Amino acid sequence: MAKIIGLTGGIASGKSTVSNMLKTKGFTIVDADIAARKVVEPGEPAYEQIIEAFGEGILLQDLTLDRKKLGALIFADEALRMKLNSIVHPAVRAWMTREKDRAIENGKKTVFLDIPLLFESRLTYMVERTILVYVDEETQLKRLMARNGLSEKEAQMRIRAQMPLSEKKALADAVLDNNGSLEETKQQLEKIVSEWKLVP
Ligand SMILES: Nc1ncnc2c1ncn2[C@@H]1O[C@H](COP(=O)(O)OP(=O)(O)OP(=O)(O)O)[C@@H](O)[C@H]1O
Repeated sequence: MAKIIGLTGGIASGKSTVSNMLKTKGFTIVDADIAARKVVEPGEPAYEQIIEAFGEGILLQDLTLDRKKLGALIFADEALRMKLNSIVHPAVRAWMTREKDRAIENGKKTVFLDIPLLFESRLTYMVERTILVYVDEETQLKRLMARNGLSEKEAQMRIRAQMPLSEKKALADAVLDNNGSLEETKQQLEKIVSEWKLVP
């Protein structure tokens, strides 16, 4: 039986960093952010549904979705946000399940699902165990400001819009403390991989 592990964290907490470490070890990662882009590509059912709901004004000249416009629309309107989520979320779940099943058919023994909103979206039923990539707020703020070139205030707002990592800590099966060096993070990851007997 293949093992399905959820990988989550918060904005700039180090999910991609850990995900890359896992890939280097030969593990398969199914990424929710990639799924969210794929399912709204022209021709996909969710793409058609979004045009039906939001009109063709939501398209760019090349007929792809105008993500900026869509983002601004749903930011200002809760009902529209829920409408968009009701289209995109099921499609993302189906895409991830398909990719996971494909990996298992290809003989993979462990599949990681990288889902930023694993807890908020109540998707833990999709995985057997969860790993949280954790940083304290100070580190998170510093790294987010540096990576995205944001002011302290802007970075603070993005962090506060999410469930605090301290709350997620209580929900995760394993907490990977990413406040230290990359080497320290790698060592903790190796410990989890060996304790949980995870093989690619
Ligand atoms: N242990 C570390 N030491 C120093 N810098 C780190 C460490 N881990 C991650 N970073 C840096 O912090 C930033 C955030 O990391 P990363 O992009 O992996 O986070 P993420 O959780 O995938 O973010 P998001 O979900 O916002 O895309 C990046 O610039 C990354 O290079």
